Amino acid sequence: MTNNLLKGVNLYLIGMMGAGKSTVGQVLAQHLGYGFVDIDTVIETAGGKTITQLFQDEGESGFRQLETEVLAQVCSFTKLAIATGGGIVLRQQNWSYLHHGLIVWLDVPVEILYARLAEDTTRPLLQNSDLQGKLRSLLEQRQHLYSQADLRITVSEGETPEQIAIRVLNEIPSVLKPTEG
Ligand SMILES: Nc1ncnc2c1ncn2[C@@H]1O[C@H](COP(=O)(O)OP(=O)(O)O)[C@@H](O)[C@H]1O
Ligand SMILES: O=C(O)C1=C[C@@H](OP(=O)(O)O)[C@@H](O)[C@H](O)C1
Repeated sequence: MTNNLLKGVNLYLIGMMGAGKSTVGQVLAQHLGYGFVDIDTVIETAGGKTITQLFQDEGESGFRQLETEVLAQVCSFTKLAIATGGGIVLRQQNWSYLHHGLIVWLDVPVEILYARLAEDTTRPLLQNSDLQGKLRSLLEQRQHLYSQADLRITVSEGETPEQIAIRVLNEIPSVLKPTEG
């Protein structure tokens, strides 16, 4: 039903690191018969380096440039669920690409993010002794940007990726833009 209404329009998942953009994005793609793209994975493949190495070698600004370039390319395709990186919202230019599709914010409380990311070593911005404080300050800086999404899904403790994906699918019809309906 929802995939008929969507007419191939891409779904862009935004939100903090650890929010489940990649995990839920894959479930959404399966339900919709869409392809799935993880922008971080494309950046790593294109750059031939891990995100951590890219941050080390090119700095955050070099990474952000690659992120914008990959987003611009991904936008030219349709029928995709796209997991973005948590910082995609920082560049104004990226919003013009994101708005080609429907933007879904997975809004996850810091306590849940912390539990998921406590052992993580793959996210350079989180290699900090005060992980919870870092997550809080990033969310504070970015919340007003995430809230520009078309759809906000507030995730509760214990909700499975499948349950979250179903909630996204159920809410999509209420936010489809008139030209897409
Ligand atoms: N609904 C969920 N419940 C429990 N664990 C989850 C859920 N969604 C994601 N995770 C776990 O949290 C971690 C981060 O998820 P991921 O999809 O990589 O987040 P993101 O792409 O937003 O950074 C992974 O270990 C993943 O298995
Ligand atoms: O929030 C951020 O600035 C970042 C999030 C990461 O992606 P995930 O949100 O998939 O972890 C990755 O792009 C990079 O480490 C920077």
